[in-house]
Amino acid sequence: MTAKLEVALDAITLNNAVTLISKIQNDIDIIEVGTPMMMAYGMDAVRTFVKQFPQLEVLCDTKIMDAGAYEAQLALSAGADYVTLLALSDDITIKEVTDAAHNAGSLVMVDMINDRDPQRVATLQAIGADIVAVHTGVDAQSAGRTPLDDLRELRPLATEAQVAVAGGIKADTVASYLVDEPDIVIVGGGILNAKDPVAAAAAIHRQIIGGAR
Ligand SMILES: O=C([C@H](O)CO)[C@H](O)[C@H](O)COP(=O)(O)O
Repeated sequence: MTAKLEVALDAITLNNAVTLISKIQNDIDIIEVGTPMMMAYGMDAVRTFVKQFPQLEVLCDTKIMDAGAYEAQLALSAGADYVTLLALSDDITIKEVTDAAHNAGSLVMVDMINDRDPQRVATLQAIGADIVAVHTGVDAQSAGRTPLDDLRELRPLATEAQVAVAGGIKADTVASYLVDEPDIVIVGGGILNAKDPVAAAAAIHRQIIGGAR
């Protein structure tokens, strides 16, 4: 199966993001309204992408930690195909968000940022989480960390859930991640901050297609 490419729209204006997506839409599968963009524009950002790019999926990186059903519903009502929450959340919250997403015909991605406990993957799967995301945050990246070892360790444990990977992935490093066959590759700065974002998206997409399993 070919991995999906998700572009994370974090530090970019909504107008510039729409322009960028219109140029790279054939190279991506999922538009991520990044947490910073959600803070800046709220659910209008989700509505904008759902309306303007109906052929692509939209993920809202809500990073929910509590008040699961209520917060998930905000993004789901705006049309998000995926919502995210933190693996560190209470199991009750994980269940609430999962149920809310499934009732809306959407999926839930659980972000393992700062939580590498392998036992957690089994619990998340038992609750019904659709996707487990291995993630090295932007701040941790500045200390030289990458999600590569976490992906290698957690990939075999995800027997039911899909696996996503995020954290500083770029055109010249994506190949090393594809070895472990993630279902979703998430790229933010590797496209947005590239000298040529359109070329970077195309280069990453080419490698994903080339590495299809
Ligand atoms: O989720 C993210 C981060 O926590 C900021 O909200 C990023 O979208 C994610 O890390 C992908 O971005 P890059 O690491 O720049 O590829």
